[in-house]
Amino acid sequence: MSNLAPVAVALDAPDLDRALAWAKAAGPYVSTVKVGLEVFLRDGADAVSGAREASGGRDVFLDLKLHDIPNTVAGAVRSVARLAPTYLTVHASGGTAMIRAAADAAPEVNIVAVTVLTSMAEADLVAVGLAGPSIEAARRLAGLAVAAGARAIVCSPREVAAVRAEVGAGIVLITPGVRPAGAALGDQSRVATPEQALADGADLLVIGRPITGAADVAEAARTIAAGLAAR
Ligand SMILES: O=c1ccn([C@@H]2O[C@H](COP(=O)(O)O)[C@@H](O)[C@H]2O)c(=O)[nH]1
Repeated sequence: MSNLAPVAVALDAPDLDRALAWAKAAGPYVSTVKVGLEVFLRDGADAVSGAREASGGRDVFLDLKLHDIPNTVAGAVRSVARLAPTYLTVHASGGTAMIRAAADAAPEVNIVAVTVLTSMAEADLVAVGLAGPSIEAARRLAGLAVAAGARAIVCSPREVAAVRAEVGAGIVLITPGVRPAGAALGDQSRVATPEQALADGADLLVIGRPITGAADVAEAARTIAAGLAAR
C-alpha cells in the first residue's frame, strides 16, 4: 500500500524550473502533482512530462477547467489526452452536453467537474446569478456532472460531505481550498484543514501555496503528509 499522502500539490509557478523543483521536492510525500493554467499555458506538454518525471512518476492532474461548447471541449480533451493525465478538469457549469462530450472524447482520462470555485464567497454566487447557497449549487452541479460521465468532482472541503451524499461512493472527490491551521487564506474563501477535509470524505486534497510558498517545500509537504498519516 502506498504511503504517499492523498495530496495534489499545485505547481502554480512563474517558470518551469521552479515548477519542476517543487515537483521534485514534494514528490516523495504526495500522490499527485497538479499542472494548472499558469504553467500549462506557458510551458505546455513539457510541464506535464517534466512534472511527472521530476516528482518520481506521480499522477498528473491537468487542471485546465475547460468551459466551451461541446465540440470545442471535445477537441481540447483529445488534444491533451496524449499527455496521459490521470485527471483533467472541466467546469460543471458547462452543462450536461459539454461534460458528456469531454468524457466521450477520451474515455481513458478521468474527467473532473469543477462545481463552485473555492475562491467564491456566498455573495459572489449571488453576483453571478448562480442559485445558492454554495452547498446546494455544488450538490446540484455534482449530480449533473456525474450523470453526464464525470468520474471526479472538485468542490470545497466544506461541501464535500453533501456532495458525497449526492453522488455516492466510487466518485473521486477532490478539494482545493485546503489550509493547515493558521495558514494564510490568500484568495480562498470556502476552506478547511487537511484533516477536516479527509474526515468529511475528500479523496484527494489540492494544496498549493501552503507547500510551495514555504521556505523548505519538501519539509512543508512532509509535515502535511505526516499530519494526515497520524489521523
Ligand atoms: O475551486 C477551485 C478549483 C481549483 N483550484 C485550484 O487549486 C489550487 C489551489 O491552490 P492554493 O495555493 O492552495 O490556493 C490552484 O491551482 C487553483 O487553481 C482552486 O483553488 N479552487
